[in-house]
Amino acid sequence: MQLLKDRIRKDGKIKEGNVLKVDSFLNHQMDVKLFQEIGKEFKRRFEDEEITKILTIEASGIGIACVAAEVFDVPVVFAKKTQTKNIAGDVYTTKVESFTHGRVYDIIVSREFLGKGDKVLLIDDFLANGKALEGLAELVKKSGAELVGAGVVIEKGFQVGGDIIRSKGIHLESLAIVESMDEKTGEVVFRN
Ligand SMILES: O=P(O)(O)OC[C@H]1O[C@H](OP(=O)(O)OP(=O)(O)O)[C@H](O)[C@@H]1O
Ligand SMILES: O=c1[nH]c(=O)c2nc[nH]c2[nH]1
Repeated sequence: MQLLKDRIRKDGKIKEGNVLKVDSFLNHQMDVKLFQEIGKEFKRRFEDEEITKILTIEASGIGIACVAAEVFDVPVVFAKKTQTKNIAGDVYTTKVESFTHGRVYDIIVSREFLGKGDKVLLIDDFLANGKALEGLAELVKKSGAELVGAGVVIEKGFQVGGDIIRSKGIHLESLAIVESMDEKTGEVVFRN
């Protein structure tokens, strides 16, 4: 998606530890007009699929998933990283190691909002080591719903997540795949 690649080149900052900082438009301050274009692009890429629900994970996936959900005209559910009293008990749960927090979370989704008959599209802002998408796919499996595919805004292609998700046979669409990035020069190279 050229608009997105141009924006990453213009406003992205490369930090140590394989971190691409895009918090001026994607995952802290959010450019909702860009999100709308991203939502339409996901819709175009999953045009032939029947989707009844979008599933994401807090925190950074939520904004983008909400805008995409409006384009798909389906509800969005997010997996929570912290236990809360009001949904304790009837939940699907699995473990996810957070890329930026450096710790493992027991993520949870209420059984009320995911189950047999749902056709689920996973949406997230980043794909790095694949832990978040693997965790979400596991929740879908536990729920008996059907996993239709996964859409991510930025895949860091030099990390293992993309290969892991594709090797599981999951239909993965990444709107920008970063092949390499250089902390010293600030250069970002995209796949294709
Ligand atoms: O492919 P992975 O290695 O799982 O990396 C991708 C995940 O990392 C980030 O979440 P993180 O928990 O780091 O931060 P957040 O709370 O801001 O979403 C991002 O939002 C993705 O969910
Ligand atoms: O802002 C972010 N930049 C990244 O490089 C990244 N990888 C996973 N999650 C991420 N979030």
